[in-house]
Amino acid sequence: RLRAEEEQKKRKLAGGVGFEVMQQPPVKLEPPSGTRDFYPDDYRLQTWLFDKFHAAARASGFELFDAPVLERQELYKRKAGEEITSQMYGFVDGDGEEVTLRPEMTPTLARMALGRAHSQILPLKWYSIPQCWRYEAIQRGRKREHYQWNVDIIGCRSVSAEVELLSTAVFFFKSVGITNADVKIKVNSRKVMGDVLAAAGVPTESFAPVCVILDKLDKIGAEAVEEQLLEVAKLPADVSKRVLAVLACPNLDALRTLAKDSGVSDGEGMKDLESVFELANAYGFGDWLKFDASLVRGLAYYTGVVFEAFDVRGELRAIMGGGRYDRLLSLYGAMTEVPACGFGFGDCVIVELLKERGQLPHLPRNVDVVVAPFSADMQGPAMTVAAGLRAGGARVDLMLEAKKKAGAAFDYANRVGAEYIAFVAPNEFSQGKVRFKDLRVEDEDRKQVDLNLNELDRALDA
Ligand SMILES: OCc1cccc(Br)n1
Repeated sequence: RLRAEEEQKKRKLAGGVGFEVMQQPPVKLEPPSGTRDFYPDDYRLQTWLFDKFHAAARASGFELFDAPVLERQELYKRKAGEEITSQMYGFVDGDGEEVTLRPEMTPTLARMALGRAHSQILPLKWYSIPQCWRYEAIQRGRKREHYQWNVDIIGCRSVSAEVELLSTAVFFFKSVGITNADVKIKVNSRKVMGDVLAAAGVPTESFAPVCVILDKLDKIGAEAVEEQLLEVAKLPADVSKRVLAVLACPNLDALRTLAKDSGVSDGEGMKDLESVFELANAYGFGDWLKFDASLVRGLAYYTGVVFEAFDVRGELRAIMGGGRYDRLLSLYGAMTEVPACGFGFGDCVIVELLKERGQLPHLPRNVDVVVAPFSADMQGPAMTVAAGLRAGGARVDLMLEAKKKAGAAFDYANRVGAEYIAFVAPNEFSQGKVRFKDLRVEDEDRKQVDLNLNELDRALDA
């Protein structure tokens, strides 16, 4: 009760009106479990982040696309034991369609590329910032939604596509003040492990489930992974050990040696990796990359290079992850294999990282001008002034009710972060004038400008 009274007093002081809410309101006021409201004060940060995503994608010539958050479940029916497909936020709709809130964007991108296959000129460089969903048991207390910046290139077989994606991610990191002292990007290729499995006679359909199991290594440890390789992926014991040995390689040379010992010629995987590091150096961000033979990523459809951005201090979950998925489009109906690669970049871990580094931007509420009618019968003229200022490009917050005291108008202007306040009073207005006060300076230095309305444009330019 005291807090409510305190809040009410603050609101009255600020010239605004609040309202009281029942102790037990008839509707729940918090958002559904695992989801977030973004109040205006929160959304200014989200807008700032998305603007950085847009700017980084635009700098590299990517085109923005979007699609419904609702998708058919068939798009995600992959039998590889992935968490993302086992946690679909799915339901059967009124038409009897099995649909779901999308758990990721890549399948939608593939569907859309195939939907216009005859008219698309490759390579496609598309990006989007979709909200993606998962249904997790509440006790996990984890989020059920996040916004994930997706950047993809469809139609380029060369690893220059992966390097372009990495360049776009590094561009973003630099744009928010993150350096390679804060974040590095692990790079690996699934091809080497794929070759080792093939050389050991493991059927290709085991490749994806094996990758999904290997991706759990950090979480469940080598023993449990080995057990799943044997029990779930049905790998022979010696092959399981060899696959884990691949993941334990400390560097590219060791991986090359092990590949040779496993009867795998110096295949594409090694060449891809060497090219990625060489091209990244040419691009100027080679010092952001780190080869990591244990990196697999958890999505079944990756077929080649995979990468993951992580915080160097190792305190946070992965910041971004991606890779090549050359077989997804043919899985959905392409007559030939269509090369593709992309990454997903969530909106949460990056904010945690920036917060931890004290690098979140200060984003106060602000407008250029508050227009304050001197009295109720000056509301119309105040609207005339607001329209004129807006036509001149100003962001104008028009007070919708005159305040009895000028002080309340100043309080309102301060609360909305106005740089100027324009009082619209009868006598000045009858002379075609409006009284502007510059709120960015202290009282004594305040220049009082009686502004002639027809000088408005010139003054705004000034
Ligand atoms: O990255 C896995 C994932 C998918 C959908 C929603 C959320 Br939160 N997390």
